[in-house]
Amino acid sequence: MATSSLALHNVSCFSAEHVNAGTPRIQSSRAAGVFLSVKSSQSVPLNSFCGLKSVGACTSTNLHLEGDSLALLQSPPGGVKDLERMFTPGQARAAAYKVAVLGAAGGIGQPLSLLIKMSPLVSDLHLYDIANVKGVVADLSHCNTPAKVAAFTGAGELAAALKDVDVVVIPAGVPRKPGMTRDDLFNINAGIVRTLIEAVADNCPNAMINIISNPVNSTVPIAAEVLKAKGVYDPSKLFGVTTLDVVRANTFVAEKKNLRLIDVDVPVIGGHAGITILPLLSKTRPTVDFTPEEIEELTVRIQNAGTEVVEAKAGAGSATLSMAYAAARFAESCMRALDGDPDVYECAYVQSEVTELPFFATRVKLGKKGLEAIVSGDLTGLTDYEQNALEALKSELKGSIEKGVSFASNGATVAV
Ligand SMILES: NC(=O)C1=CN([C@@H]2O[C@H](COP(=O)(O)OP(=O)(O)OC[C@H]3O[C@@H](n4cnc5c(N)ncnc54)[C@H](O)[C@@H]3O)[C@@H](O)[C@H]2O)C=CC1
Ligand SMILES: O=C([O-])CC(=O)C(=O)O
Repeated sequence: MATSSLALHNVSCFSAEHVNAGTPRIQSSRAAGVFLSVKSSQSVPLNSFCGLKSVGACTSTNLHLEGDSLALLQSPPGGVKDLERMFTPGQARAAAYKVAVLGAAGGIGQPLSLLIKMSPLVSDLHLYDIANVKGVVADLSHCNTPAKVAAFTGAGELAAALKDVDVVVIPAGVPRKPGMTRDDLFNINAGIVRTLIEAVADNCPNAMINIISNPVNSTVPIAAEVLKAKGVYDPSKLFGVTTLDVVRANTFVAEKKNLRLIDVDVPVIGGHAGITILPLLSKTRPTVDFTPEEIEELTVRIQNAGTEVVEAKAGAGSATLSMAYAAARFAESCMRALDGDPDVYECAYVQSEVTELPFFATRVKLGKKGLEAIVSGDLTGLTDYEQNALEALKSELKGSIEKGVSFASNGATVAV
């Protein structure tokens, strides 16, 4: 062991990626979790790498980063140098934030909870589901990472699960089967989200809310209406999680153009279903030239990537592992923003005025109070292809938003 490479000791670090996006220069958020290869031949003190360590446990001189080992992440433009800078002493954060996962025993909920448990920013992790959550907690609680995990089962324990939580992540609800659209999930998931958001409003009205449950294009407007009715709506705290679209766009573009995965950043705007998912390939960083055929092929693949997984799983559900990865990244970005990191940017589906639609996904800047700014510049200078696609998505997205708003206004309730 003393002479071998200590690959995959994890050092969870979630930091900013610098992205030149015209003027002003902006930065987009990096992904969740850094997996470092550490060569013991470089005199790494072994006790620095026993289990999860916050960033302060490492120094720039005792790390050797191997590019391939960072494949889970996007990288800062300075590559290894910037990564080393991130691991300098003094940047350690105390575990401070309470996170609740609602739907924690599900296909997304379980791996998502594991990834959140790995974050050094989390002090308490509350896992809520209508069933089977005790086993998940018993299992997860054996991991020697700082976050304390607790189980909450059924409606009677929902309030306790949410009390004073800082970030609520909601993957509760049914997933698609082949042949279904996300909108086909509306009848079941709309009621689930409404009931859960009512409890959020009552117990942690200041929390940052990350909604994963589909159809996101409708469940986020539902959540907004519920929060309004409770008198606690803060648009800067409500997010539809579209991070998976960005993760996929980055992956597919890197593969197609033979780029290092960790270098690629593609903003994805609009919503989270079919043609409402609009990758802005012209704004890919680093700058890349695409043929019209490549643009068409990549755009369609990114839009249909969820269906690709649904069909491959052949009735066993939809994307879970990649979604857990994407949601952990977004949740971590929320916590970094709460923690005062001034450079946290993510794409998310939020209340917005960048188009005539009341909700729209764009890059947003996250800060201590939630959404601090919308990066509206992404909508300027679009190619004709992107502009046409933007106009084409609006009527579908408008319909999904109105469907959510009208559901939330009609007053019916669903038991949890
Ligand atoms: N936003 C996105 O990019 C993505 C969204 N999704 C959506 O995430 C949702 C969950 O997907 P999976 O985890 O694969 O489904 P799953 O069926 O494996 O897990 C859902 C979990 O929610 C729980 N649940 C159901 N009703 C609940 C309630 N009232 N309160 C608390 N928990 C409840 C279930 O017991 C189950 O454990 C689906 O709606 C799916 O379409 C999936 C992938 C990507
Ligand atoms: O496709 C689905 O049903 C799940 C989802 O939202 C995705 O994978 O993007």
